Amino acid sequence: KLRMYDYGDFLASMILLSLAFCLLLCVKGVLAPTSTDHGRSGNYLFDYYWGTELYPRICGIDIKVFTNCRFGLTVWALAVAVFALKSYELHGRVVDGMAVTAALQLLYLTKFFWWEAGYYRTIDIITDRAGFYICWGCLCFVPSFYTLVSLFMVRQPEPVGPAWTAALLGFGLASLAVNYWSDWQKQAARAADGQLNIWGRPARVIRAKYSLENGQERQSVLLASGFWAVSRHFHYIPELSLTLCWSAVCGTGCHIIPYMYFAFLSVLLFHRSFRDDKKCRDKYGKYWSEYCKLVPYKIKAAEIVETMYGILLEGVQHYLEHTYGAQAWAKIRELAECRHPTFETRRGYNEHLLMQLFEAASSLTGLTVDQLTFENGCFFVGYLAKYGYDKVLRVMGRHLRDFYHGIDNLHEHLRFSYPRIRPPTFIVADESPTGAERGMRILYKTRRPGFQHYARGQLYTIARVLYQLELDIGLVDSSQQGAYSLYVYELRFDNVAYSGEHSTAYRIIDPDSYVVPYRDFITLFPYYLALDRSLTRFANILGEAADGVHFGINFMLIRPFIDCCWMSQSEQPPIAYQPQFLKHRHNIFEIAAYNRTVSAGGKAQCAPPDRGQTGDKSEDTSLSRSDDSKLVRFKGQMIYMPTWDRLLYICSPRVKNTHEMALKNIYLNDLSLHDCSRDLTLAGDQQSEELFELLRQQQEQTRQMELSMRKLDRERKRADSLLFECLPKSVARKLRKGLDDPMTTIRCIAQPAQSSRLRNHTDLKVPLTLNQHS
Ligand SMILES: NC(=O)C1=CN([C@@H]2O[C@H](COP(=O)(O)OP(=O)(O)OC[C@H]3O[C@@H](n4cnc5c(N)ncnc54)[C@H](OP(=O)(O)O)[C@@H]3O)[C@@H](O)[C@H]2O)C=CC1
Ligand SMILES: CC(C)=CCC[C@@H](C)[C@H]1CC[C@H]2C3=CC=C4C[C@@H](O)CC[C@]4(C)[C@H]3CC[C@]12C
Repeated sequence: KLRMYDYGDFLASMILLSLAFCLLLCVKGVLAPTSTDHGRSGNYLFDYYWGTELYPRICGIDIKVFTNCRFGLTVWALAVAVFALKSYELHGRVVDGMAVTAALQLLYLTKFFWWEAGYYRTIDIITDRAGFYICWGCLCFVPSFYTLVSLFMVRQPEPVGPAWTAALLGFGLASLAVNYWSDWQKQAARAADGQLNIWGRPARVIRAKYSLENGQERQSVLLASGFWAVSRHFHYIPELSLTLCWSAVCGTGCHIIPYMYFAFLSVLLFHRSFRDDKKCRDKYGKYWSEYCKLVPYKIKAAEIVETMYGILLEGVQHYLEHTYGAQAWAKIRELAECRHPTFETRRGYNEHLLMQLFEAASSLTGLTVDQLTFENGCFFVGYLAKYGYDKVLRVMGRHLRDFYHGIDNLHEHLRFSYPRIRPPTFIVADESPTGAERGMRILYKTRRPGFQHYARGQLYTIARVLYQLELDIGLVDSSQQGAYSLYVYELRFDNVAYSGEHSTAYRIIDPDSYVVPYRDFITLFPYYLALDRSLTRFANILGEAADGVHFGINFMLIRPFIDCCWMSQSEQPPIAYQPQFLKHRHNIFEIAAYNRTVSAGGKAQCAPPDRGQTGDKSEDTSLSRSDDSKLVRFKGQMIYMPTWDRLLYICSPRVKNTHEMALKNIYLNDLSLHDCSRDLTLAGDQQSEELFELLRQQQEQTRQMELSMRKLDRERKRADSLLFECLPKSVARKLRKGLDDPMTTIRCIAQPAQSSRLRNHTDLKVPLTLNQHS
């Protein structure tokens, strides 16, 4: 007889021993701690529950490794095996349900031991002290509660049937594999320091810095690809589905016991996702926020397919069709599993589709993806003429350098036609007019990796077509910075238009002759901001310092994608790829104000409110940073004022229409008369109304068309079945495919012997007429 099945004695002894053991650990942590991480909270009960030491060792044995991994999980595995044997002892066989639950649990535990090193980095080991929660939990709770399903199954002689067995085993194994796979992806990313491919693409990682208690700086890789891009704790889903599979073998006969572990685990994992997030936020700070922006979901698997406008895909289609022919395009579409026969210019498509098409084209043409994307980049510049964009391109700048400086602004203008555009940033650095080094370097910063040669092709073609310059352009560097891919191009050309950084960039004003009265200034520019070198103080243009906090506290820089810092030549490496405010005076700056008060109250200025003066802190807190609908966005220019040694940001609020103005407490007379923001806002209103109406009409037409298509489809099916009912199958098939001459078919069916059923059928015309349609 299997004595261990009679668990009671064992558990009772374990409970008492563990309670005493936890007390011992509690005292040891205070009197004879092993590591520096120990201490008391001042509350005896809490100390007992939570523990007083993080990594206690007794006689050289690591207590948490022993309780969590060795004892708890070994007893769990043992219990599962013993219960299966007991079931055999009782019923003379192991029923399928018992076999499935035992197999899944034992495989799960084997997986754990295989992956054990990964467990040492989890909160159980790194954060939780060795107290009642962890130690009693692993010594008693795991052996008893985690094994309930198997215990319950011992007395179940009824098999679940082959279908359920196969389904639960199959789904359980798949869940186990996915759970392991996601744990593995994280471990592999760390082992390879982020230099690996995940799901066939270079892994997206964040290099998160953190400080140790002794102040030393360290870095970890946070993976944002594969399962770790779906959600931050996606692996909990397969963990739960596996548990459900090994519990569901007990059926649904109103039993609660077998599902108790599943319910407990759901709560535990949900809570754990918050605990782990907090741990990581405390550890990595802004890097964790960056990761959360990339992967916004905690557990829920959300479809986070990034989209791109159809115009880019249209460009690819036309390029491939134009270069390789319509048949090749059809083949490429098939290889890339692209279900769209054509693309709508302004519709959003899965952004991976573009690279899939290039990969397919590469396999068909033998050219590399880099070559193809370069060629397509070249082609696309000409293709834009179809939409009239060539006209804009032609007036972008007198010289090539002006064009390159203005690319970001061009993208900004496109926002009117493509409001959801996510353009990259192009930063011009290291310009020189003459000598061997003539030309410039351009930093291309994008959220879409893989487009480096596409952009290179565009830069090249712009020079050739618009400025008749033969450009020597090479990709000299690439790296990953958080969510962004960074590429550096070296462009060699006669950059005659460049005549030194200072001459065009800084307009030196004689302060005595050009003093503008403050009131006039704010009438002209009601929204402005003056920033000093540290960006931590704001001042109005009279120079009355308003002590503020860092720019980043009240404002969020939306465009360009640069760090919030003032450029200081001496501090920068020779090639200043670190983009800063001063370097970007050529770009449109877009910022969002977190605090609603900055725009409230008529002629508000963009400088942050003086907290001391307003005394209204509730305003601050009432608006969470993520409450985008209330964030006030500004768009404008950064001008360096050498006489004040300040950067002056002159801007206007960016509002789409009057509805948004009302929402954000902005009035038309707040906007300057000389800039075009009023007109655009009002135009936005009209346009949106018109567009809305057009869109509504189009939707209605699409709906009607879909209905008709469905009706047609039904009619076709009916006709087909009639056809096959009336005629011999071989004839019907021919007619259906339209292979035969209808006269031959008529002759054929007119022979009375061919179809006796046909003789009874009077409506001969139907199939013949329908054949024309099909
Ligand atoms: N059956 C059960 O009772 C339970 C089972 N589990 C299972 O145990 C396994 C471990 O889960 P869990 O303990 O929650 O720990 P995780 O595997 O989720 O690891 C969390 C830690 O991984 C690091 N990390 C977080 N995000 C990333 C990222 N994107 N890239 C790289 N590293 C990251 C952080 O640690 P760092 O400080 O190193 O950056 C974080 O604290 C899972 O398979 C889970 O399903 C978990 C809980 C209960
Ligand atoms: C109510 C009470 C006392 C709770 C017990 C808490 C602990 C016993 C559990 C908390 C987290 C659990 C585990 C985390 C991760 C694991 C990896 C997995 O692959 C195997 C199981 C386990 C080690 C699991 C074990 C129990 C906990 C430590």
